[in-house]
Amino acid sequence: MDLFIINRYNDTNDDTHIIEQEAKRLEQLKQRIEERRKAFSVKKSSDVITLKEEKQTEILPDLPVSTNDDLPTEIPKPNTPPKPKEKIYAEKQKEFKVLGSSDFQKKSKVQRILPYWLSHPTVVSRDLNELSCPVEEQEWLHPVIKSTLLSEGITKLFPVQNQVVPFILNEHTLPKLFQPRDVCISAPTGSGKTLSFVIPIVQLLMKDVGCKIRALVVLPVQELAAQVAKVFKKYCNRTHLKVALLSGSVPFQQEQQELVRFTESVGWVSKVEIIVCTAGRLVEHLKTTEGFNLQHLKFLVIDEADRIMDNIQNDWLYHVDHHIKQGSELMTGKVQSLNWKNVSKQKLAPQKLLFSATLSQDPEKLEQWGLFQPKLFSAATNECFEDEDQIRKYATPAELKEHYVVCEAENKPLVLYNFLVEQKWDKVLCFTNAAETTHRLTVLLNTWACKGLKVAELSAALDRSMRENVLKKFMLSEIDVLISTDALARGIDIPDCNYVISYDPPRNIKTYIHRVGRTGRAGKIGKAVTVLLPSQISLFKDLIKAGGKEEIPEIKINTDVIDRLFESYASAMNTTREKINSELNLKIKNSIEIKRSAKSKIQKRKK
Ligand SMILES: Nc1ncnc2c1ncn2[C@@H]1O[C@H](COP(=O)(O)OP(=O)(O)OP(=O)(O)O)[C@@H](O)[C@H]1O
Repeated sequence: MDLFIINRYNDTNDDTHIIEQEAKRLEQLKQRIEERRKAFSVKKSSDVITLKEEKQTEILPDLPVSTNDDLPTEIPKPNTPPKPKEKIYAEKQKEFKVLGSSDFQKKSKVQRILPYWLSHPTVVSRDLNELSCPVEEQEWLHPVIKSTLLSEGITKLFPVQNQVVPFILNEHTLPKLFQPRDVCISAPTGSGKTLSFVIPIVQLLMKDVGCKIRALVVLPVQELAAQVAKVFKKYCNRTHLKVALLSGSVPFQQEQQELVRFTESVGWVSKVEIIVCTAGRLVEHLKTTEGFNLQHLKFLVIDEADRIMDNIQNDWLYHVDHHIKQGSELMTGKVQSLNWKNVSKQKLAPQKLLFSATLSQDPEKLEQWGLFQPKLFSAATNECFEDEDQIRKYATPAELKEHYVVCEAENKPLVLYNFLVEQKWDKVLCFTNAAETTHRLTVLLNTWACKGLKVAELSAALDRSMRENVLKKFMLSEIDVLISTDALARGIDIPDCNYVISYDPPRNIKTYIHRVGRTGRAGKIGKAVTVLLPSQISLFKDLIKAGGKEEIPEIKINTDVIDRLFESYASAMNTTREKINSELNLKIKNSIEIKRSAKSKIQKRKK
């Protein structure tokens, strides 16, 4: 601070006093500069000595001279060897870190440690042919359930059912106060996951009296919801339990009428015990249907949980949670005193049951479900979990044979034709990546194969009733080949679908697993083929590897086959083009007419 002079006004101030003071300061500064210069030159000479001793050869170019007044103004002599680069860096690094320095070491990789329940699942066998669990002999199965199973032709339980059903039943034998553990099931496609939640739910709810909603099953799409509701209805047939389907397949008011009724004495009462729904429709009912009450929910089932998790529609989980907690002391803020009576009155949260063939075993993703002491059943073996990458790997049915075939883009229809017509593959489900491709391919095959082959299409371009109709026909074998987008890739159970062809390769491993899983179901043999362009081979192999699968064999197509089919293909292609063009023209005509009539209506109204 003594470098600064503060001039204050006072009567006694005169110029001579100020000049004296300034001279004194200048003297002091000069003295300090001299001291520093001496200290600096001493340090320099000692550095030169050490340098000589170490016989350093590398020298730095001349250091720039500081012009700062505080530093010595003397320039180092040119013959004085400057400090070595490393030494300067080392000195500087003591003061601060130099970014980009080679001394920075890579951080050691953080080892992923899975929670115990994820790293130690109960392993479920994939073998559906050597079954050891006859329905008749299972004492834990209710006679009504047994007889329904037998009437459906199910004499032995599949491994996933054999393990999951008793576990769920057992969790509900605990005293009322104990919350049952939540369950996650990751088992291959077609391994019977649906019955592994339908059986315990129906059996446990059979004992309950009073009609209240006790089980809620959420699915990602309408078709799947309809399929699961059908299974529930079958198994509830000989019980007092009733099932409602809320998926938008019937008008909203009709769903409301099937769901609740109003009574003078008690008010709103539920008409059903089990609800099977899509997430979007569920939220609509939670918001608008009077008397829709989930306060007594015992089971919350999320089928195809990974798909639902990836696309949480309308924040449905939050709405369900909020609805269930309504009226509980957490929401009202009235916390009662802790005693046996109050504790035993406490409502338990519903048991969550999560199912999928590609259930993510990533703890961060599973976190959002808020699972209570979860238990995992998985078809992946225990050793797999020691490998950290195994977290993404999935199992496919043992009876499924997978292949791929490589051809140029223009030859893809020819390869398909060869499989369908020449090799006579029947009951084929063929996947494309776009509704437009689905339509073109259907028109082409119907033109080309004439009456030899019945080909139909299914995509979002069709309305719901048309989609239902096509699917029904395919199930009844009235259609030989169904060309579809990924709308049909998940969960749909088509008995006796013998072949799956991916005309366009799947975009990710999960889609691949679900597509190929439409065949080779319930222990039956199935064959899946993916058609690839030469440029897609390596990407496809990476995708397969990422899914934990070994390399799959290639089917070679003889070039003679392509040459032989080319002529008929060319003429079929011309007809297809004409048909599609005329369809397009018709569509344009229709839309113009609709617009015109709408305009004239508006003009009439204005007049
Ligand atoms: N124990 C059994 N014995 C014989 N068939 C069975 C048995 N359990 C289920 N099935 C049949 O197996 C087929 C596939 O079952 P399900 O649809 O439940 O499979 P999934 O595991 O849910 O498949 P995805 O993952 O594709 O949805 C169904 O047709 C079903 O009727």
